[in-house]
Amino acid sequence: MIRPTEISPFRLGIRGQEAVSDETLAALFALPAFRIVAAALPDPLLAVDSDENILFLNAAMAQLSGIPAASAERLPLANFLRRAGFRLEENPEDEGRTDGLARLVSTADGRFLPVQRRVLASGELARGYRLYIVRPGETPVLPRRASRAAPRADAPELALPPGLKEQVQRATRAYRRGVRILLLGESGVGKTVIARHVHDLAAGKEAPFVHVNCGSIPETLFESEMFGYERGAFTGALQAGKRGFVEAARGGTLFLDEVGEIPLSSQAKLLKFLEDSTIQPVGSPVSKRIETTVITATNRDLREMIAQGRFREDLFYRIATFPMLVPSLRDRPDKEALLDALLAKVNVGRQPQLRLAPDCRAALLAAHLPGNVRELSGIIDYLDIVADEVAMPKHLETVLSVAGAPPAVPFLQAEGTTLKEMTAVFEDQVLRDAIARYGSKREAAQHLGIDNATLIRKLRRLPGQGLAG
Ligand SMILES: Nc1ncnc2c1ncn2[C@@H]1O[C@H](COP(=O)(O)OP(=O)(O)OP(=O)(O)O)[C@@H](O)[C@H]1O
Repeated sequence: MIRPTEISPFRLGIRGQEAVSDETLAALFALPAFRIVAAALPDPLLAVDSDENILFLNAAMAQLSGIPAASAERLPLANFLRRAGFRLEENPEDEGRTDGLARLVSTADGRFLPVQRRVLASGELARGYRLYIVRPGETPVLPRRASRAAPRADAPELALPPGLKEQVQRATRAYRRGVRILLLGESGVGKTVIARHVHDLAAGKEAPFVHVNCGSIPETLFESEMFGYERGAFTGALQAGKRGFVEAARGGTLFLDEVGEIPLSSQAKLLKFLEDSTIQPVGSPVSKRIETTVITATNRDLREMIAQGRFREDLFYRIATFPMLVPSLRDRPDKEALLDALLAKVNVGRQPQLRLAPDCRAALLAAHLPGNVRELSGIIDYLDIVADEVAMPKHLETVLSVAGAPPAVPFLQAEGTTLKEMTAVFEDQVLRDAIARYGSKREAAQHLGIDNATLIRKLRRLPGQGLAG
């Protein structure tokens, strides 16, 4: 089998050249032959240019990140990583290496994947072209560090309204005592971000944070995905068996997102784990004890679901020791501070810094955004791409759905926008509109005639609005 390293662009004719221009590299990645081979590689692969803009990503990387190739190309690497929920981290197993080649990418669901970073042009590492190749099959066991990593200097603080800030502090104390937190609020308000924040503060960034989207696990796979299985447990099972999400979260956080979507039969299995902290992988005769802190989140009214017999009351009391409501964007008094925080995020390493013209800022603050902070964040990402230094109202025309107005077909006048991009943005708007109208993703999926997992996958692929969002 061809290994990715064997088809590095060095082999495609650049080897030996002292300096490779942006144009040469771009031409290389545009070569049909290169694209065909790289696209078919089983290992996720991503190439960036000297300005850390994405030149190319293959299908495996698109699948791993949930971001389609057409949307990702030309995106700044930092944006791509953020949208995919990836972080590039130094590999502690390779401490002491000075060439900076060994890195890890940690994914939103808490996996750590080794990355080979190849410098495609000679010259300083920081200015070279790089090819990132992820090898999911070779997941290393990460040593836990004694001391907590210092917060990254370039990571802006999480923007929270005053009341919520105190709630988060209390939740952090609750977490440290092993109390289970239930985050309530509409889709896109920041429940996941808050769960991760509490985890970082209470458990430390190095501890595993396993994000499980309960709505996307088919009922028949719930047990094996959650608790794992032994080798040969069922037809189609991996030879070596598989660790479940619970075990992957050992020593850290198991974040059960969309907990209201868990079918009743699976709720009973989850309840058992929450009661005795033990799991029994499918096909295994023995049970294991797993210490992990569970945080849950939902945009459903669980009490109403209990009254309707769709959610177990005993499970509710097991997960809701510390319930916390995250307000929707329209109810937040700190919209301006939030906007600035989102702007600060895209401005990390950006030259020139992106600013908002006063009327653009006013339009954003007044906008009706049913997708909440996720939608606002997607718009800022879009402005990051289309505006050089000052974002003007004209930049918003195609992405903002004005309060009360039906969703407009976007991008009709946008130059240089492909049909695929327009379709993706339109689809995104339809999905968000349906979620806002029907109150939950499951209901929205039913009305749209797609299954819940497809809707969630599409939303993850398009975390915000806009060209690449
Ligand atoms: N306080 C915040 N500061 C900066 N960015 C935020 C904040 N809250 C949310 N975001 C951004 O909004 C997006 C959506 O947030 P998040 O995924 O946490 O929402 P959620 O409530 O968990 O949504 P869902 O219910 O659909 O899973 C994220 O991409 C995140 O970057």
